[in-house]
Amino acid sequence: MTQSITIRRPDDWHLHLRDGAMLAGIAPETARHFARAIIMPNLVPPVVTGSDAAAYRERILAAIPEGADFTPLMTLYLTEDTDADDLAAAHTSGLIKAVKLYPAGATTNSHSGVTNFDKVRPVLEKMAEIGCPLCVHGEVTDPAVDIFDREAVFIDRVLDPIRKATPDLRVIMEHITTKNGADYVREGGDNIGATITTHHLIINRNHILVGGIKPHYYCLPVAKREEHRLALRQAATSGDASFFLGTDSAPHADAAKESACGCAGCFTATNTMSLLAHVFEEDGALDKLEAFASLNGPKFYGLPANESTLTLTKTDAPVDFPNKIETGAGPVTVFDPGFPVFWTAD
Ligand SMILES: NC(=O)N[C@@H](CC(=O)O)C(=O)O
Ligand SMILES: [Zn+2]
Ligand SMILES: [Zn+2]
Repeated sequence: MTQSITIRRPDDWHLHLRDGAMLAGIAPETARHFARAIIMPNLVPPVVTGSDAAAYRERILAAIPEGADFTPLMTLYLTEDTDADDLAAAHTSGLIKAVKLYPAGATTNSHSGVTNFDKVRPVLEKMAEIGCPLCVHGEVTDPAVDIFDREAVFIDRVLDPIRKATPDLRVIMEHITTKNGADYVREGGDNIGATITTHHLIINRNHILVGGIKPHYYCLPVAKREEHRLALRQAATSGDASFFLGTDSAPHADAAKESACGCAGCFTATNTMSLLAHVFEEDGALDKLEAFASLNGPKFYGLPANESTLTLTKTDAPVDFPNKIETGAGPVTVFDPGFPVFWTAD
């Protein structure tokens, strides 16, 4: 008997679509399965104003294949110079759904981010007042802090103080990678949620470093010890409404990954839904996949779940995903889970 499961169409609550030839090459990979995605604003230069977001949205819509039902949900990149009134106008009009906080220097294209968190306090207060959520890249950049501890330290030094000072601010801790992050969000009440990526459910730090360095598994926050991966699996498959899918699919051309100073980011848009079916089946939690991928995110953002559906079907033979997506900006390697996957998505 063929095993299949039909869920409401999923959304991706953390996605990098880039721009130009890369955008054109990879946008169809997301639009195939996902109805909506929160579009990260870390372009060069970043998406800082409402008018930047409106223009970027048009470029995205132009890159979506004809007939695809996909809506980009735009965000602004928070800087120390962000204009609270421009932000509020962009949120009130419905143009943006969230604002993204990058600690300066924490990740790809984050140099325009925030160094002094006190400087953005008035903007955060405005966001709390108008109900605009803050998406957070949760890592400190203090060189004295070990890279594997940067998420846990961020919670204590930055995130918790911000939330105590502005308790009405709704916060999404993006791409959590630790048990500390999962526990903090689970116990944090209704105003905090977290996205979890597909790859952090699959790899731990050994996958990056054992048997030769694997640049395509390098992303930020970097994958941690196995106990943390297991804590993320538990959170994602629990059905807890605080946790939802944000793939953080982050394409870089292979030449930029396979380099002496390789870029951070895993590209999973192509096979994410099949991989999630595998992961949730392995944990005996296929009945929780819809909550994680299609229900909890819209609920947190105050949006309706999608009416259309996606069907995941178990196959007899492993699915043959492309190794690379060819784009005008060069080939992009698709995330390899390291095991055969027997699920298709349509
Ligand atoms: N996750 C990553 O490793 N990279 C992202 C940036 C980010 O989400 O931190 C990117 O834009 O490439
Ligand atoms: Zn990030
Ligand atoms: Zn990201």
